[in-house]
Amino acid sequence: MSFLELKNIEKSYYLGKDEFKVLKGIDLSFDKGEMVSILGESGGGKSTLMNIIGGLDSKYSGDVLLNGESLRHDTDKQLDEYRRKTIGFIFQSFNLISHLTILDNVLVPLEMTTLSKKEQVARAKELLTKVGLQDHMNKFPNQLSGGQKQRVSIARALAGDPEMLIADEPTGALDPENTTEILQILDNIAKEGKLVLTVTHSEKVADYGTRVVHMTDGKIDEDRTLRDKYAESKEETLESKTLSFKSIVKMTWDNIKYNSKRNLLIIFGGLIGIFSVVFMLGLGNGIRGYINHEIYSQVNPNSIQISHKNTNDHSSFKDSDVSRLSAVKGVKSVDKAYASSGIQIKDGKKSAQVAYMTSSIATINTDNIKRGTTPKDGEILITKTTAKSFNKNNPYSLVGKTVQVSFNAVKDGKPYPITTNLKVSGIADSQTPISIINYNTIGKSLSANGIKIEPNFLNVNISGGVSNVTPVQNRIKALSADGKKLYSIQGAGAIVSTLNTYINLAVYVLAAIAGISLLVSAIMIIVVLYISVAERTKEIGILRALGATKGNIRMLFVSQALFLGIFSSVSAVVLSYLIQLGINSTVYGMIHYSIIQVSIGNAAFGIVIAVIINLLASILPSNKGAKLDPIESLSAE
Ligand SMILES: Nc1ncnc2c1ncn2[C@@H]1O[C@H](COP(=O)(O)OP(=O)(O)OP(=O)(O)O)[C@@H](O)[C@H]1O
Repeated sequence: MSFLELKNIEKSYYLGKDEFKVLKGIDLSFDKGEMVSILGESGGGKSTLMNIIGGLDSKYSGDVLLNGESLRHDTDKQLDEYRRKTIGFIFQSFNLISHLTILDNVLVPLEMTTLSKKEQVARAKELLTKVGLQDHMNKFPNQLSGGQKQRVSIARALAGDPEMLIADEPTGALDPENTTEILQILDNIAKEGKLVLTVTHSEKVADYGTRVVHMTDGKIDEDRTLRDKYAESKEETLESKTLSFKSIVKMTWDNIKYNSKRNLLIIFGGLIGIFSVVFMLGLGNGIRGYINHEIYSQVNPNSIQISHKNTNDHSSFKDSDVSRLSAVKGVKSVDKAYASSGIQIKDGKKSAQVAYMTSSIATINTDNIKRGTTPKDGEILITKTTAKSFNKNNPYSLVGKTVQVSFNAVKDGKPYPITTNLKVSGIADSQTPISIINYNTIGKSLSANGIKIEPNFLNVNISGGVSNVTPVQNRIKALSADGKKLYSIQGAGAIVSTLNTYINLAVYVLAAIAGISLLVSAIMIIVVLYISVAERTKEIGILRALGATKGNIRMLFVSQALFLGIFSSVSAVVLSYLIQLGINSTVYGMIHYSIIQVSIGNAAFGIVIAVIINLLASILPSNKGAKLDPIESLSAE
């Protein structure tokens, strides 16, 4: 049984409906240790036959048998493995990968073996030394002469330790001296017991082989043995595997470095989009935080006031209301409270009007009490503005003084004026025209006038942080009796949560507008990857000839998109933090607040979204690359 047998191989190309027969029944068999020269006129079908033998073309009729096993029914993946393990290609135009060094070019097929990295490098160096290139390993292909390039391609063809070498016009681009040297190397390879098939136009080159096969018009018209074949090699060849993700990433990285200027521009384009989104979100956090901080420094957000839903209902609150509200989840306590409007405070001849007086001490943020304390029995807390009405230059001197306080109550359904003397317990720096006394004090002032105090609103204290305010408010708003909602709510928390909703809305709209630039960068990535596929078409053909799978090629472009996405988003995040640092340190002097607050979540969002967009953008171009026909790719200019 021969090592390789061709049985009645026929191949036609079709131009529209016209059949163009190139191979018209080829029967040949080859053994290891032979150096066979395939001679023939131009257009005679030599390369077509080599592509079939090399497993690059499976659209033919007849059969190719390797050690008696047919390649006919092999799947794409089996043919990839066949090329990796069995075939080494040497091309007339060398077909080296231009952005890889000589050493890295030879390493490509070695990365498709099970050798360790160290063994791969050692073997690549050994092969390059064998072809006389030990001093040129770190050069790029364009830094070598034609003869040197062909030696690299021989070293590469031998790297995966194939059983058969297919050399299509290996000396076509070389001078006579180099031609002889290359033919000697090929003869040595045959001597090592491998099968060497050399396609040539030159009788002189053909005479170098152990056998000459002549093709005319798609048929074999001569098969001549020139000398004895060499003994075939019985050695085990290297185990093969597909390219690892790590090897593909390394190739991508080399390619990105090779085209560094273009890739930097693309990264910069992506960076602008991601930066805009991340920065907008950070600015939103800052503005929302700043507004909340400003409001909460005035009032306590966890204290909310409950009034009747029906604004015409002036009835007082009952104990049943207190227990109903106390039962709501998240409510810490419910205080009966009393409020009155149109207050007059008098100190001797001077007087001040205060819009509103309330017993809900909890509403005041104690940090804002600049002098004194919260009001105890018989005391009142007033604002700095009110105190200034009595002593413009030294408003705090009012603390501890007794003032006359008048307000309106209701007795027998009619307004009833109440006047009482109260001690100023403290002065608060509040923007709201309010004064605060405790519920007991109001109760006593009313009972002194024969009126029993009844709460005209309730103060609900919410447990936990500010984030609990909205859910508790919603539960309270939902309380109903006889199908009617019972309560409405006032309090800073209500305003702040509405405000936050508007701020969030504005931030998301702005971030979405900034996100349009992400769309532009996605289109940019698609275009760049398509250009990359076009530019690397030949490389794709070479990799496929060396045994890379369609999946490997797809991954080559997906990993390029991944790299660009990671670089642009990480640099966008770094830039956001740098600009945040700059702006915050400038603005802090004015507002004592960090107005830009890019969170870890915002940064992670930026990176994840960039990676997702780039991966999506890579789908079409990477598929195009993977589906390219290896033979057409190899002939790409
Ligand atoms: N993809 C294709 N579509 C149509 N015709 C093709 C295709 N590839 C090759 N041919 C034709 O098939 C014939 C054989 O081509 P092939 O390249 O195998 O010849 P060759 O013997 O290697 O020629 P040369 O020595 O000039 O390289 C030629 O006439 C060529 O035009």
